Amino acid sequence: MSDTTPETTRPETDPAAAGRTVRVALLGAGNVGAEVARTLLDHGGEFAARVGAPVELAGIAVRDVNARRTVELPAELFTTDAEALIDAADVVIELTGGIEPARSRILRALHAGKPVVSGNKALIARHGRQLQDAADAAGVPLSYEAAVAGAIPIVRPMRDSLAGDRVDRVLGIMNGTTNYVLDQMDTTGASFGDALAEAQHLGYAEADPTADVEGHDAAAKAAILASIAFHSTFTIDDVYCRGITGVTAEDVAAAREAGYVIKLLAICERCPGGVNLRVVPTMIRRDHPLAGVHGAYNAVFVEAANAGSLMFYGAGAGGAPTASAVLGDFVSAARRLVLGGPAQVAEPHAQLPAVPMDDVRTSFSITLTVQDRLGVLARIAQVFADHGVSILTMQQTDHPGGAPDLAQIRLVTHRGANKDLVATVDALGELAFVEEVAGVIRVEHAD
Ligand SMILES: NC(=O)c1ccc[n+]([C@@H]2O[C@H](COP(=O)([O-])OP(=O)(O)OC[C@H]3O[C@@H](n4cnc5c(N)ncnc54)[C@H](O)[C@@H]3O)[C@@H](O)[C@H]2O)c1
Ligand SMILES: N[C@@H](CCO)C(=O)O
Ligand code: NA
Repeated sequence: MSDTTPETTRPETDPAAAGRTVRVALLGAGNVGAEVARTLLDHGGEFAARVGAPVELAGIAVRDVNARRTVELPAELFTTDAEALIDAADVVIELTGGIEPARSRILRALHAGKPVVSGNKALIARHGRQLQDAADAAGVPLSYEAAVAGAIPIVRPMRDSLAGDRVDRVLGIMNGTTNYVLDQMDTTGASFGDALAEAQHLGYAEADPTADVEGHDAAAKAAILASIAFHSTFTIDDVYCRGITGVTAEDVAAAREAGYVIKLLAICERCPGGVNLRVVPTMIRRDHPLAGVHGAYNAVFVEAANAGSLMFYGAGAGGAPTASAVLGDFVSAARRLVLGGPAQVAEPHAQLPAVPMDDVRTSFSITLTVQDRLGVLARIAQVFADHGVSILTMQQTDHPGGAPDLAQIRLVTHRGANKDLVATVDALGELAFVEEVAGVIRVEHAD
C-alpha cells in the first residue's frame, strides 16, 4: 500500500459508526508476518476505512521476543503467549508455518468463532478439511490466499469467480525457487548446482531448499488448489511428486533445441475416474504462455469449460507480496465481522477421487545412447510397439562425445498410459546395445 494511496472514507462506513474495534492477533513475525504488521501499523486509517471499523494490531506472538527482525516493530506488541493473544482478539492471522502448534492455535480461534487467515500451505495441504469443517461449524471464514502462489489472487478467483464453470485442468508454476533454477539453466546454460546456489544467494531458496527442489512445496499448493477447483478433498499425499534434482543441463539444452522448455509444473486434471494431481518436470512448447514465466515468478494456467484458458501471473513468494494476499483476506474477513452475515461454506460436494499415476495418459521424451549398428532402430521401435506406445518423433544424431561406434536417439511419444511408458523405458534399458537411457521427461501437448 503506497503512501500516495488516496484516503476514501465514506460517511456510511465511518469506523466510529460501527461501534467496535477489530483486534488482530498476529502469530509469527518472520518474512511475511513482519510485513503484515508493518503495513497494518503504517496504514491503520486506510484499513479502518476499508473494514468499516478501527483496526488494532493487538499483539504479535513469537518464540523469542528479543530476536532480531528485518522490520522494526514496537517491542510492546510482542508476546510468547499465543493462546492469550488469540483469546483476546477478533481475527487471527497465522504466519508461523509448520503443523503444530499452528493447527491447535487455528482450531482454538475457530472454535471460539474467530475468523482465521493463514499462509500455511504445509498445514492446509494436510489438515485443510479438518480446519474448514471447524470454520464451517462456527460459521466463520478460514482464508488462505497466501498459501497458493503468494501474491497471485487464485484461491478466491477459483472459489468465487469460477464457481459457475467447470474447471478441467490447472497447470501451475507454483514454486519460485525451482522456476528460477530451471530458467537460469535454460537462459544461461548454468548447471543445476550453480543455479541453485545463485537462488540461495538471492534469497529465493530456503537455507535447506529440499521442499523446493523435491517438489513438496508445489505439491502442497497443488493439493490445496485442486480441492477448490474440483470441489473435492485432496491432501499432499494424493500428489505424485518428482523434483528437479535429476534435470541436467543436457536435458534443458535438448528441450530447447526441440522447441520446448522444461518447467516444474503442478498439473491437476480431470481424467476418467477422478482427478490426477502431479508435480513433475515437464517439457512445454516455447509458445505456451507458461514458457514465458521467468525468474522466480509464479503463474497458474486454468482451463475451464466456458471460460476457456485463463492465466494468473505474479510474485509467488517474498514478504511484501505474500503480505498483500494475507491482508486482502484480512480485510474481507474483518469487513464481514463488522457488517455481519454468514461465512461462505465451502462444501466439497463432488468428492472426486485422486487417480493414481499408472493410468494417466501422458507423453515422454527419451534420449538413448546406442551402439550404431544394423537393426538397432528396428529393435527399439519394436519395444515401443510391444508396450502399446506410439512414437511421435524420432531423431538420430552422432554421439555428442564423438564416439564413432555410438549414436544418440531422441524420441517423443504420443500419449500413452504412464505405466506403459515407464515399462517401455525399463525395457529399453535392458537392451544389450543400449548404453544409456537418459533425459526421460514428460511432455505436455505432444499430440
Ligand atoms: N515467505 C514466503 O514467501 C511465503 C509465501 C507464501 C506462504 N508463506 C507461508 O507463510 C508462513 C510464514 O512464512 P515466513 O516466510 O514468514 O516464515 P519465517 O520462518 O520467516 O517466519 C516464521 C515466524 O514464526 C515464528 N514462529 C515459528 N513457530 C512459532 C511458534 N510456535 N510460536 C510463535 N511463533 C513461532 C518464528 O519465530 C518466525 O518469526 C509459512 O506458513 C509459509 O509457508 C510464505
Ligand atoms: N520457497 C517458496 C516460497 C513460497 O511458497 C518458493 O520458492 O516459491
Ligand atoms: Na495466492
